[in-house]
Amino acid sequence: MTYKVLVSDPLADEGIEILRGFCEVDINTGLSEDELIKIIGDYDGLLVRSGTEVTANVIEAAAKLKFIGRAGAGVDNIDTNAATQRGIIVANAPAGNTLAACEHTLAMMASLARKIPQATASVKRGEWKRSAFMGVELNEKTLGIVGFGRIGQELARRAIALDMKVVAYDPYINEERAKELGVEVMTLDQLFPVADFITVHTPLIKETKHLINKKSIAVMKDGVRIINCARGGIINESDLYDAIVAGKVAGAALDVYENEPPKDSKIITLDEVITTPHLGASTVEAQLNVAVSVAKQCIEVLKGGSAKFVVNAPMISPDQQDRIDPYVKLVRNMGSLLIQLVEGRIESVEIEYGGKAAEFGSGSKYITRMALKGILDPILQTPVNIVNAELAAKERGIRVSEVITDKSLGFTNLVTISIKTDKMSETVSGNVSSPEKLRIVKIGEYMTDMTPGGDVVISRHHDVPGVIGHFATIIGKYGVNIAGMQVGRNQPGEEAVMVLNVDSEVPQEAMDKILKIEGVYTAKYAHI
Ligand SMILES: NC(=O)c1ccc[n+]([C@@H]2O[C@H](COP(=O)([O-])OP(=O)(O)OC[C@H]3O[C@@H](n4cnc5c(N)ncnc54)[C@H](O)[C@@H]3O)[C@@H](O)[C@H]2O)c1
Ligand SMILES: O=C(O)[C@H](O)COP(=O)(O)O
Repeated sequence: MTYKVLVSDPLADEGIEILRGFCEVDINTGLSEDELIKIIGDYDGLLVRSGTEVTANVIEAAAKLKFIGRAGAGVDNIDTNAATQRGIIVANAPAGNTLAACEHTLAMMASLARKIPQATASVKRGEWKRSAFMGVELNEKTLGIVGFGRIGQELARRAIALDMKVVAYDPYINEERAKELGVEVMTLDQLFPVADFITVHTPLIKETKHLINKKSIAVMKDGVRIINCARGGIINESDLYDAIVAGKVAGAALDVYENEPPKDSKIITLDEVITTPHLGASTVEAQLNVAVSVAKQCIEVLKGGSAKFVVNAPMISPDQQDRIDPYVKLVRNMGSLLIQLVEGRIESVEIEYGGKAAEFGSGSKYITRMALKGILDPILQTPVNIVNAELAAKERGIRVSEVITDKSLGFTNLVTISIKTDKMSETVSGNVSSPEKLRIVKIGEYMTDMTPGGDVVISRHHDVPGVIGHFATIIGKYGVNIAGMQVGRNQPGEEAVMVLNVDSEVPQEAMDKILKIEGVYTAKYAHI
């Protein structure tokens, strides 16, 4: 099968070459939403930067789309919720442009301090106004970094090397890391009044929208300088404009804007404001990094695998991936078996991790989603995957819970999936004794040793002579060969569970006859 990928923003050649080694690639940049909607239905993958708005309408029209790759960090131009709903993997290249954005911020800070862009323009106009461009030094000034992630931290190291004092605010800050770097951690209320330069490095989210506004500017130092190389919208441009005009803020350096391009924005008209057209990531090195990263991730996903930096699914490391792969296979099959055993509307799914399986940490979220895939795939129209599994369950009112326990019935690890419907409950437990040896070890109350795959009949019956013989006779009459049989019971003469591995599908007519055998309470054929 030949896959088709659309590249709708400028991407470095190295990434395109990698893609072309695997699939057809069309490069079509500068498309409007309507133009994109018209063509997106043909594509399996879409690679963008910040120039393409991947809206819910685009995603709705993208019938074949499996992957959206962002050659960069911010995914605010992609409707990730709409993508999640459709099971489309969205991935970015978060670290590929960190240094580029950090160095751009430094360049903007120095230019702002020394009015380099204004002075350049003046000289080019034929002027020689040395006193008009008096600057300030960075040395011993306090830099306030809001958002101490990848870029914020790289910037801190460099600013400290310039003998600046660095203070930072981030609600999720790694205090240890900040201390190592020599950065003082502060609240926003503490940071605003002490910083000579304030630079923002957060994503644009509800909590950071207009984080710098009239109120916050009011408590800042007089003559503060403000830099935004993160996202337009973190700063309220109109409030910043007023504060510069009023002389409260000495100047601002902006790489990003509330609207891009900022055609009608009055802020860019001010002499005190220096600007670049969203160039933070625009270095040869960064563009190569991000293009290669998303191209490789796209290929992995189209091959049926996962991507390294998925933004709409739980992240797991490559090491963890190897460890959890056998469990993923086991729980998918257990889920598939369970959904064939139960009747009624599913109310809840509980997944219990016991013994060594309790040590997966964040990996359990991944396994849980794959169990949900096993359960939901057979009953839903839209394919369920690592991205939309939890949402698909939630949309159907299914409560999903994870339980971590040290109990494992004597197995080194044990994963138990329990489904409750409005009619019944059923539970299946499985164990991985080696990556190749996956077993279902318990069904309901009964121990078993079943390979989770193939065709199987599972019954609950009264443990009296004749029932199993009768059962086997019916199956034989329909030409179905029995490959293996196990019976589990707690007490002789009471209820027993039988797992019958068969070599082919058992016709419904045979199952109806089996259900009429005296002493058979339930009998289900399942293909896993
Ligand atoms: N101008 C450009 O071309 C360019 C290039 C690269 C990245 N960026 C943007 O820069 C920003 C930072 O990128 P990064 O790679 O450092 O991201 P990151 O995820 O490594 O760091 C973001 C940090 O913001 C913090 N944060 C979240 N909510 C916050 C809040 N309410 N207040 C303060 N901090 C908060 C997070 O805890 C995190 O540490 C992003 O918006 C990204 O899109 C812009
Ligand atoms: O979030 C990012 O990675 C930057 O904003 C870069 O955007 P760009 O890839 O459009 O230059």
